[in-house]
Amino acid sequence: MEACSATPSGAALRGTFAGHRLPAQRQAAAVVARPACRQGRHPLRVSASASGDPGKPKKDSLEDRIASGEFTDSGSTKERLTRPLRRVLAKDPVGPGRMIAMQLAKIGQRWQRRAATRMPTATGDIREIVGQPVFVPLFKLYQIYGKIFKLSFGPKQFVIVSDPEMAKQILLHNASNYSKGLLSEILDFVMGQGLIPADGEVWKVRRRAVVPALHKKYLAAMVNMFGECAEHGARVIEQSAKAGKAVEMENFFSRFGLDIIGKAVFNYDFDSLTHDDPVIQAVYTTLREAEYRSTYPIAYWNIVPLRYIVPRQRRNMEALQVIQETLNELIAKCKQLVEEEDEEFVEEFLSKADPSILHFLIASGDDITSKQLKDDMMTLLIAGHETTAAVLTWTFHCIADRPDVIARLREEVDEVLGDGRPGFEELRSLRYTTRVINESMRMYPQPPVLIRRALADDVLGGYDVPAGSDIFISTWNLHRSPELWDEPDHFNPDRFPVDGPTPNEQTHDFKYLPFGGGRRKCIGDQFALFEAVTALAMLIRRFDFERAPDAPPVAMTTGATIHTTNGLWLVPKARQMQQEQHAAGAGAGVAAAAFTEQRELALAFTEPAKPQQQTTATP
Ligand code: HEM
Repeated sequence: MEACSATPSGAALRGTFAGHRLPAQRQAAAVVARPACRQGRHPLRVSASASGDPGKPKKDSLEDRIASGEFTDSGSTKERLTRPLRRVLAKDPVGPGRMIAMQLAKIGQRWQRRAATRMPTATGDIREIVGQPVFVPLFKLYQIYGKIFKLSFGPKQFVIVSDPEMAKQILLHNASNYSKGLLSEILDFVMGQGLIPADGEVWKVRRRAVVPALHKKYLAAMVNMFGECAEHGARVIEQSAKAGKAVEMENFFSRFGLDIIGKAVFNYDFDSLTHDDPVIQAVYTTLREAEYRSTYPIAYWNIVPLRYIVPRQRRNMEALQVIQETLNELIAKCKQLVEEEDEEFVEEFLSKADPSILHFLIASGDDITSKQLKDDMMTLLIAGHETTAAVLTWTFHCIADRPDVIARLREEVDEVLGDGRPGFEELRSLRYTTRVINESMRMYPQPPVLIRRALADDVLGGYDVPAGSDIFISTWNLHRSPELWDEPDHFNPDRFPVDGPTPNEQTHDFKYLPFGGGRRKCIGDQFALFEAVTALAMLIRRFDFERAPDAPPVAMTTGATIHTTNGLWLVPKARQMQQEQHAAGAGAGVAAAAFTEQRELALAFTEPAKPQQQTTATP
């Protein structure tokens, strides 16, 4: 998930800007008539409707209200507060009052000058911005307040950064001055001191231990496994194609991603594409809890008794227990295997029987009893699963109505892969396919916001950023900025030329951050790109995908990654020209997939779900 998952999003805005919906009553209270005050720190309120129903409050659009200056704290508050006094004193016919007023005016000018160098500040009442993915209002505010601004809600403040140079300073040049801050607090219950939330010495030591596990021989073994999993996935989709049923692609890719990461990280076959079991359920319960905590306004779960009283917290604790026990078993099994193998640990060590990261770490001498090892396993499981699933989901959304892109994809895939699976060389040749993924990650970055906390004072874009500031680098804003990209809302894989280098933060000088940048950059970037390209290539060559008739509109919801609100429902049909070829090959002997009826995990359907309320249309 957010962040790599772990994410971000509303997380940090707990209590201020969280992406949850308000109960109707509280929402109504938030929109009562407001005095005709255009600026200042008033709670956001909208005036009664001008349309003839004076009793009915009307909500202006966020854009109108930003433009009206409603969020703006401009100038010096002290100057504003002393202004009436100055006016009274200035009317003093005798003289001393006028002199004091003059002095006050001079001081006021000083205050104003100082205020002019303060970071732009958007102030408001959180309640007016809830109900949409948090990065959406941040984009609107960015268009008004610019590259860096403070978002203030009562005592809470966040610095929103949407500028490549400042992102570079935070992530690269002055990276040691920034910790994961709020993110670590939110993810502690599930990742502990795993690589994503960890900071300082723990992070340094673990990064050094884990990164070597993803070496070239390991990646080659994984690429082979991606092909097998994609074939398995294609067989599952074929069932729906034959039955004429739509597939909820987000769910499909989530399961596909889980199966892959289970094998890659600890050699565990979830086989979630074809069945459900308590471990799979436990993983999803935990993931959803992490997202829930990242957007819920009050951290009530920190009150220990509530963890036992509130049903969802009890369920979460049970799920964590199941995962911990499974991890303990896997670690014990792996340890036994390492002892039996008795192989010398060399650079690029890879066990044929078990090429997983866990095996590498145990063989390298990692302490198998340590909580740290489990934290890292959990982190990799989450980091490597939902991110890739989200990238594939949004890629299929982007190309669903683009026959031009699909035609070019197929031309390349047919030529490079034919009917086979990709290896390293083939993946390198699937250049247009890779660009499609690169462009999908520009339009829908996972996670859409990176979270940091300043450890010491810094200066960003000429503004002071004091120690302790919570910072959101909005990748979404960087990737969608009209100042940085031509037609940023248009899906155009050709913006990254096929004969050029694979785009990343370095080729694009930090305006493109699909995997972050600097020392905390994603360690699974190549792994993830290979996985996504393999899945896209192998599915697109076998199936046509059409949007399901009557499916709810595809909308975005805040989570660790960007989720769809009601799923992405596509109807697969066997690609005409290859239908016979595949029927004789991979399609034969497919076991019918058994899926649970559970709404959250249901895979195939004929009647699309009705749209829920909270939808933010995809731009
Ligand atoms: C398309 C899929 C993926 C995307 C979009 C993605 C994105 C990211 C991003 C943006 C970061 C930086 C977060 C920050 O700076 O706050 C990150 C970090 C990380 N990612 Fe990924 N990731 C993906 C897949 C993976 C995979 C497959 C793995 C593991 C096998 C992985 C493991 C990690 C880890 C461990 C970190 C933390 C690194 C550190 O802090 O030292 N990610 N990822």
